[in-house]
Amino acid sequence: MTVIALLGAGKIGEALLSGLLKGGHAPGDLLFTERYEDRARELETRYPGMRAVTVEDAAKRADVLVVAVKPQDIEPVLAELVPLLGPSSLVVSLCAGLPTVLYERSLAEGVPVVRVMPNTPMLVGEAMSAISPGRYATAAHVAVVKELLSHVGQVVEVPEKQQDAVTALSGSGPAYFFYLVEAMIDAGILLGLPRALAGQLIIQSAVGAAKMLAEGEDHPVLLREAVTSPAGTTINGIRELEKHGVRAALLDAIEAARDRSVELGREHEH
Ligand SMILES: NC(=O)C1=CN([C@@H]2O[C@H](COP(=O)(O)OP(=O)(O)OC[C@H]3O[C@@H](n4cnc5c(N)ncnc54)[C@H](O)[C@@H]3O)[C@@H](O)[C@H]2O)C=CC1
Ligand SMILES: O=C(O)[C@@H]1CCC=N1
Repeated sequence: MTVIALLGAGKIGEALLSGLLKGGHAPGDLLFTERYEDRARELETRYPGMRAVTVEDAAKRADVLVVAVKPQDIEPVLAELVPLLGPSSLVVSLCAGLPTVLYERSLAEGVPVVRVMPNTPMLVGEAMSAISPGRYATAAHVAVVKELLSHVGQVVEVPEKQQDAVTALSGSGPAYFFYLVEAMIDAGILLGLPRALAGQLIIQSAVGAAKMLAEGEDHPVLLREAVTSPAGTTINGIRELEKHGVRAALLDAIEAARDRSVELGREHEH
């Protein structure tokens, strides 16, 4: 089985490890490094068999090294990796904004790097991951990464220049859905419903709507129109959404997230 070492086991790292375990990956073939001792122990307890290791061990034993630290923390990780990696290694970066060329400039000549933008629904095997090979990554490297990620959700390959947009759409996207759900549950409270009931009503509506979309029932516009009866209730709500510029707010929000991804990449240009 492919041995995977995660460098930085925070939120997205844990989502990947947990998703791979659920997908049948042996815990002994999942290694991780972690800056904080407490966090390392927490994960070892939560996922018996999985072990925190040193970066040297990770580089020696793993077929794939997955970098999952914050983009701001990348420099020390690269410095540690420089003496440990060569062209037979495979580096996968999950870091928002960081281009493959950043790794290629720092690491030894020929180290293959694949940039990936996943999202947290990986925890439940429903990730959307977009992958882009760097200069030294071959079709075989891409195939390894695709296979790995296919155990935790869907995978698409995109040109690297689209990764900042992808980050804003599917990387951050779950947060925007959670935000909408949170606001809609609050609306239930405003209307006097108990929180648990409001939560059940909205979450199941979200699951049902997502399933209709995922199963390709129809275009989202037609699905919305089917809910919107003439002189009915829904159109009154839609008028308010339009009045408050919700569509424009979403366009601006996603554009701002894209811009931040570009900026994170630029912060590491020397
Ligand atoms: N959270 C999300 O939904 C997504 C995050 N990402 C990317 O994943 C990366 C991690 O994000 P999160 O998991 O949200 O952040 P996080 O802060 O939860 O996790 C980062 C982890 O790396 C550890 N760390 C930092 N430096 C280290 C080092 N030198 N050696 C070992 N461990 C180290 C930290 O202690 C922390 O546990 C970021 O680059 C982010 O852009 C990508 C897609 C989605
Ligand atoms: O907010 C962030 O920077 C990360 C990248 C995409 C989702 N979470």
